[in-house]
Amino acid sequence: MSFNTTSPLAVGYKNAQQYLDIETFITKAQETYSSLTWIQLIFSVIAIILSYDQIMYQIRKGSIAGPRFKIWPIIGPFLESLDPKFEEYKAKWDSGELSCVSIFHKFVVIASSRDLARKILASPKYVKPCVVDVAIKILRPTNWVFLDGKQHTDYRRSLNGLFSQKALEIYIPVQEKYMDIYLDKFTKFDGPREFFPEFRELLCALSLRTFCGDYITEEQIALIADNYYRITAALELVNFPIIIPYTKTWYGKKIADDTMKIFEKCAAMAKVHINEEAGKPACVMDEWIYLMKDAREKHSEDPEAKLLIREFSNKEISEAIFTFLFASQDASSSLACWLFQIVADRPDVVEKIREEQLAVRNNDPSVPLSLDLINEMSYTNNVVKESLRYRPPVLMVPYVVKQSFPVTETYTAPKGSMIIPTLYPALHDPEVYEDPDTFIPERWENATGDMYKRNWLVFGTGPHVCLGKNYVLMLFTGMLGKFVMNADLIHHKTALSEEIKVFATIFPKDDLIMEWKSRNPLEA
Ligand code: HEM
Repeated sequence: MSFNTTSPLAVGYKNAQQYLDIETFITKAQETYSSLTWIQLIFSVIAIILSYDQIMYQIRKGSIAGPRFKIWPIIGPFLESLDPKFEEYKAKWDSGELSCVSIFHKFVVIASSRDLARKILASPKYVKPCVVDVAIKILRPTNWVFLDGKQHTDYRRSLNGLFSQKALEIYIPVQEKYMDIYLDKFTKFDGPREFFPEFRELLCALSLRTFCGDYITEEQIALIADNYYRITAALELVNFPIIIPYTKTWYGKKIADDTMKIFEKCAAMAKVHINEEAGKPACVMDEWIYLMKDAREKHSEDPEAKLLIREFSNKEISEAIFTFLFASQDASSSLACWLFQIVADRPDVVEKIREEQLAVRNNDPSVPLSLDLINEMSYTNNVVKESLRYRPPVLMVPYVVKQSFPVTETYTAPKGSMIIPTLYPALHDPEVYEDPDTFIPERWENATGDMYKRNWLVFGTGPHVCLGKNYVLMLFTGMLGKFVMNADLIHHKTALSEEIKVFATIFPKDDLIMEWKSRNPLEA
């Protein structure tokens, strides 16, 4: 709205000066009025947005635990989410079996009891895994991990054979070769050092050799191991919608693309080895191509037979293998850090592991690893299981609600909200695991149903349960036995050793300072 200064309001003033004064007054009034209107307008809009934000929060929150109001309007606890703290998570889980937070427009429901966590993970009708927006760009939208429902189940059926007991046995020789190389490297270090980066490199090398065998070169492994952290760093909760060159997300995507290109070439070489040279499978890629060939042959013998595996292109194989690396790298490095820290601090555990390792090898430490040998290492296996329970690498798994989800009789999670089943509380449930905050491998000797079944959520449950769960237990049991038998592990404790740092998974806050010394396994 504006005043018209030549309007009849100006008529009748006796002289020009008077006329000028009035004009100045009117201009000023006009400015004040129009600026007042804008300020009022802006304030009104802000008030409406803030009220809407608070009202929506109240409606979605319903009766579950959570801050009474959204304390930081709009952004919610966004700043805290940039630097997540284990103690803050724990306080949230303890606040109620269902609690909530709201960050920007995202409403997040957190389920902390065992039964609710299981219910959510096993409800594909209502939920599907939730990934941060940038993950779709980094892993590519065509990647199988983004499939849902039947398409996902069908795809997974083809992958299950890659982690069967029979397949796991095939991967052991290449894994043992690299365990020996790293054992030698670790025991030759000069004095103590941070083992967090060392374990990340070890796990990356072990995974890449298991997945790609000898098709991948040492230089390619070094390139991926050195740069993988850029992928984890790129996966922030909120990212800029487009990828700007030389930012974190740009580097993350570049490393992912370069890695997938390497995998594609490896898949082509594996196809030649299995299909044209009739070679034996020695790694995951070989096994995959072998299973495809086997299915083809069976199908040509009996066209009526139902195909369990279809043909996969090199690009599809490279994308899937990348998801294996992606899913395993952080979680396995986390397990390695806690497992070796805890064992190094417990001479009683070390003694029992060494005793068992010699016993299963009939006192001959040079006996190579095999699936049968690993299956005999029950105490060493219990140490790995207890480490996974005591310090579960994955604390929680974010899912998104596809349609309104009646989580309890009194609470329905709204469509579009994020729902996060937490795994840690079930694994520290005092009713199932006596003295849950103490590391007791012996508890697994007479494990009861719930310890294994209902509370054992380390690898999730339901249609998305971890594909690598048997692989992890086999690899770590064999590796822990070998390393403890052949080296003295010295942990240089600090005030932060027992504190938990959250970096995608969990790690000791001081990055684990250790020293390894070679030992004669036959020495008492
Ligand atoms: C200590 C190591 C590991 C831990 C604690 C772990 C834990 C998990 C958890 C909690 C999930 C989510 C399950 C759910 O939503 O119910 C998961 C999914 C998955 N994990 Fe693991 N994992 C580990 C290592 C591995 C390894 C070594 C591989 C591959 C060789 C792997 C492959 C996968 C895949 C592909 C998925 C997604 C499955 C799907 O969506 O169908 N993980 N893992």
